[in-house]
Amino acid sequence: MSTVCVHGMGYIGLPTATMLANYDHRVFGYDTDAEVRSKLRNGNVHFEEPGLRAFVTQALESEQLEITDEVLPAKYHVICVPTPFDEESKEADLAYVRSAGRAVAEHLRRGDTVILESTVPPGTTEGVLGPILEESSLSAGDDFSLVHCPETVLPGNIITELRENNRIVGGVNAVSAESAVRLYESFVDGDIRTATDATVAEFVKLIQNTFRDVNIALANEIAMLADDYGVDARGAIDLANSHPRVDILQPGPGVGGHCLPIDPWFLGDGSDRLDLISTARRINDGMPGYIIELLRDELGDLRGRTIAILGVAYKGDVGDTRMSPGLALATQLQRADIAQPAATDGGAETASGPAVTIHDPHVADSTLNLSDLKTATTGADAIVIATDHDEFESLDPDDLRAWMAGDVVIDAKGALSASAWQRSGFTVRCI
Ligand SMILES: NC(=O)c1ccc[n+]([C@@H]2O[C@H](COP(=O)([O-])OP(=O)(O)OC[C@H]3O[C@@H](n4cnc5c(N)ncnc54)[C@H](O)[C@@H]3O)[C@@H](O)[C@H]2O)c1
Ligand SMILES: CC(=O)N[C@@H]1[C@@H](OP(=O)(O)OP(=O)(O)OC[C@H]2O[C@@H](n3ccc(=O)[nH]c3=O)[C@H](O)[C@@H]2O)O[C@H](CO)[C@@H](O)[C@@H]1O
Repeated sequence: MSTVCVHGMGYIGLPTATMLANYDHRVFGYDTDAEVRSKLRNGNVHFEEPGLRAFVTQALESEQLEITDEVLPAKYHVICVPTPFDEESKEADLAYVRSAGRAVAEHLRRGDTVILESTVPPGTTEGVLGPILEESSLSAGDDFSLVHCPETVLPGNIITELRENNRIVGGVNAVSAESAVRLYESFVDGDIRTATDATVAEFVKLIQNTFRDVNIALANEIAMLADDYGVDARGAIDLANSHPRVDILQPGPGVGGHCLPIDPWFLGDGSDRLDLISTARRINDGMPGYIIELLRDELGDLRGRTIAILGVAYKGDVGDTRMSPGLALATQLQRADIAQPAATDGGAETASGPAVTIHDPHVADSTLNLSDLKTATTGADAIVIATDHDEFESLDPDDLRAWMAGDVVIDAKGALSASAWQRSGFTVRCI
């Protein structure tokens, strides 16, 4: 068993540190955020993930996991820090990776292994992290091992997928890859495959998420086409998928989360060839606008209306609102210039958007004006189901009909039984 210092105690770093600790490694969990460290030391996990709290408690109680205030020397350093996309420069923001790299360099010893798990543009491990680590005067590949091992766990099922998913390890040389494989072998049941180098591993991670994003864009375009033909999109996709070589994903209100809306852009970091991929991004980002079109179809001018958005987590049964389609919809609805389709009465310039209320049983964020279900929907002209939380499947249409002023439902996730809601007097538009 080894000593491991995990950098970043978020959605990826915390489960990884905990898994390693529960498989008998001695693990130091370091996060720059003092509040995160303090919560964890008290056994509180600062985000929603099934089973994680008990898993963390087990690791802390066994004393195999220690939350530390600083980076400590370790045989393995696993870097799981954020890599946001800078919308203005259209580039990956690698500041956190650089800063973690500088902290590792201070403690790096001959024979150690540094693994970057954060999702990054191709070439980052060798071209950005490597030189920072070499400021320690040790040489990557010769004196220490340097590897990219992308993380592919699905939020909501992280603990299971950490064990079961296949892993791809790309090292700056064979010795580096072998060292990382030894660490992952200690807890991974899936296959561990070695890429030719770190850049290949980075590229593979990005094309996996891009594949999913482009497939969802196809589903979204199909849904909009289907509506023009009066065809039920989800039923049609279901039938199409009965072909052995067709597997279309589900349409929805847009693609959210920390990965799919960002990672495809990373492929454009060292190339100007994004075409289909950037079109897919535009289609997915355009889905809140399409929902506004549907609302206008049913309600006409949206000024003075009240729209209740149910679900602002980026997907069902999680509490994460990063790049949430529901929140994008709320923002776009509140922009005065979209409240009126055309300035036929000069209204666009003076218009104010509709009132927007939001409800989400999984999100606890005091910066959002969240309401309980009844408060959010009372007096609403329309509701939009923007996330497929389990709770929404059992919404009672008769309750909603009694509370709401209007009768319009936009079900962007296929979460409701349209016929049951129609029987309760609703006009249901589905994506
Ligand atoms: N969330 C996912 O589903 C997922 C899946 C696969 C890959 N990834 C990738 O993994 C990386 C981490 O994502 P996440 O969702 O865990 O992020 P997160 O924001 O949940 O957690 C990152 C943590 O790192 C801490 N941090 C920032 N700089 C640090 C530093 N220099 N040293 C130590 N800690 C530092 C932050 O305080 C934060 O707590 C990203 O590159 C992301 O794209 C995420
Ligand atoms: C290749 C892959 O599987 N990658 C996964 C992905 O995890 P994720 O949680 O971000 O992924 P999704 O569940 O796909 O959700 C994203 C958004 O797409 C919407 N959506 C989804 C399916 C669909 O049919 N129609 C949709 O509209 C959904 O509502 C949500 O807004 O990236 C992680 C980080 O890299 C990976 O680790 C993880 O393996």
